[in-house]
Amino acid sequence: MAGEPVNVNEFEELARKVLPKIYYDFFSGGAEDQYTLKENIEAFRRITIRPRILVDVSKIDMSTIILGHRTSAPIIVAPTSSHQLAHPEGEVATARGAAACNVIMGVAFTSTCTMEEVASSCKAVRFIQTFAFKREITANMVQRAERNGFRAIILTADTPRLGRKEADIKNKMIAPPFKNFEGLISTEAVSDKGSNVEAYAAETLDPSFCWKQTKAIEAGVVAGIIVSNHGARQLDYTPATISVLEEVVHAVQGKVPVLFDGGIRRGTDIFKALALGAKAVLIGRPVIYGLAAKGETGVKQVIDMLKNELEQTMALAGCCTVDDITRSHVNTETERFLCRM
Ligand SMILES: Cc1cc2nc3c(=O)[nH]c(=O)nc-3n(C[C@H](O)[C@H](O)[C@H](O)COP(=O)(O)O)c2cc1C
Ligand SMILES: CCCCC(=O)C(=O)O
Repeated sequence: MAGEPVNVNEFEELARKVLPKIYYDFFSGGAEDQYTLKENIEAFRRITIRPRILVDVSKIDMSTIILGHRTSAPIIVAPTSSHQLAHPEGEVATARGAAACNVIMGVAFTSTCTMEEVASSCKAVRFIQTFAFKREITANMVQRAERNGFRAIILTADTPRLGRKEADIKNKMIAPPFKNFEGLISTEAVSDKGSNVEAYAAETLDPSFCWKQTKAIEAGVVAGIIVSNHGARQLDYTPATISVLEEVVHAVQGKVPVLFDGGIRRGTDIFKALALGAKAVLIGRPVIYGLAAKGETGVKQVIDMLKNELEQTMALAGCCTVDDITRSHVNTETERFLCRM
């Protein structure tokens, strides 16, 4: 690739060049056969856009309100772990990039900077992501989230144990110190066979956590739902997230906003997810690639690229606001050749 990257995929190329192979494999990889990893991307390609033309698109407004927070675009940085493996400034740089773009920053509890460091370094609206950890870890996380101004807790529900990423096993991937666990567990989790990221997970997760233990929905503590397959890193052969979004949106019946992630690489992808009912999308790997390539500046560039592409898509499709993007602006695979009377 010559010159500056012009799209998010070119940032992946840059990241691949600068990162040690073991870390690039960790960030880019998916579980087992990586069927779902490919599908998360491919399924977007099978959806087409039905533009409206001769619409006054002289002003495009991408802003939206997510859980009460106004943001510049329906984009959230997905919580992903281990940012210092991509760049020495880690999640602090990512959060600053998000703040510069006025989008929400999702922080993984398995971050390499602490929640406190991220909170004190930027003004981004921050959500903290947790797994079903053992109880003392969760209690500690909730207290620190309140103290440090995190505005929501994202509970990742698909991880009673960690998915098998075979590249990590082969590479004997070593997890970085996850500083949020300091004082809570031994941060030196080790395994002599394969990836020690799995050893870490096994030490901290509570695999017995299930519906019996939570009445969260009845109690009204679920403010939103994220349709996600964890970037295809957990159970392989689950469907592409974009192919199940609409089904979830129908089931939720507008009771809470439905957010979406998995495979967003273009503004057109964001447009398609919104048309199928998502309130906003989360972006995982592209942000990490931006961080790896250029630190905070790279994160900002990646988010700006996606925003610019969304703006362009909205203009060419005849949508001035995100609320103007409707179900009838896309054709899914099954609809492509149907005649709508
Ligand atoms: C390297 C990497 C680490 C991740 N770490 C976490 C994590 O710690 N917690 C979590 O809930 N999801 C994690 N995810 C999943 C992301 O939140 C998100 O669902 C996924 O990256 C979206 O797909 P995309 O990468 O195609 O945008 C991780 C994803 C990647 C790629
Ligand atoms: C113990 C770290 C978990 C990170 C994670 O969720 C992932 O790599 O997908």
